[in-house]
Amino acid sequence: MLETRDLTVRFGGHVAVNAVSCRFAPGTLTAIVGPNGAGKTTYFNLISGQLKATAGTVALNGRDLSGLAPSARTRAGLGRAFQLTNLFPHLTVLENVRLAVQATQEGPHRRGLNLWSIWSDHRDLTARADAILIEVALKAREHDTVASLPHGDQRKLEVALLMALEPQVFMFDEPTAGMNAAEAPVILDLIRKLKRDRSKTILLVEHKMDVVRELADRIIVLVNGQLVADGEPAEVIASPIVQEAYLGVAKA
Ligand SMILES: Nc1ncnc2c1ncn2[C@@H]1O[C@H](COP(=O)(O)OP(=O)(O)OP(=O)(O)O)[C@@H](O)[C@H]1O
Repeated sequence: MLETRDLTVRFGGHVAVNAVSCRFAPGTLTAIVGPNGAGKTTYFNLISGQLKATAGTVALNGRDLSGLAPSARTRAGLGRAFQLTNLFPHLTVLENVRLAVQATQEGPHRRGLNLWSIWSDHRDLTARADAILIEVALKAREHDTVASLPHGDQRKLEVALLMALEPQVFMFDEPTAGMNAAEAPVILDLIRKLKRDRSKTILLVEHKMDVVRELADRIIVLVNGQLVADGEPAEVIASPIVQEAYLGVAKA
């Protein structure tokens, strides 16, 4: 369970995220919606540690992560998509995924010079990397260098690297932004697949209401940094606060 308690950040006099308390359970995809400037990305930054909170806490399975740097939060199980700086453009797709898989393994391949273990670990790593490449439909591209991939495939690879880290929480901030009509469905399909794993918690900041309607099990709404609605998608979308504040529908 991921939990934020009274999570708050102030920029000068402006409270961008204001005492947001919320719990996110495994097996649930929660969409975070709200008008421009409502604090959605800032809330993500506070959870992933890119930004330090003025007050409040972030905890995963009861462990307080508030004092940790982003990399330590990733190791603790918080995976944020499209924030990775570790794509190696001149290595192949397979090499990139293998390195990510390797980075998550504790121990065995670092056991010193045991040729049998090196060979068998190598086989395990390759098998795991293979499975991920099949999952994200990049197997046909495995020997291409990252630099030669079209933009949409690079985004897919970023999701693949995140999957290799096996986080408990997947955070997507407008995952299809800047994608063309052919690329966007591929990323959405990956998120759909992730949803099938009921042990994962998924958070999605998304402006496109058709995407939210289709993917979300729950919607929370931020307005002026405050959590103003939380519930079933149909109910939240129909609520006056969303109709007015988010969809810009005038009061009847
Ligand atoms: N580092 C910062 N310094 C000062 N103000 C900031 C900083 N980051 C965000 N803000 C302000 O905090 C508020 C929330 O911004 P944020 O980007 O989180 O909104 P958002 O809901 O993600 O918006 P959008 O939907 O447009 O992406 C805005 O008023 C923004 O200008």
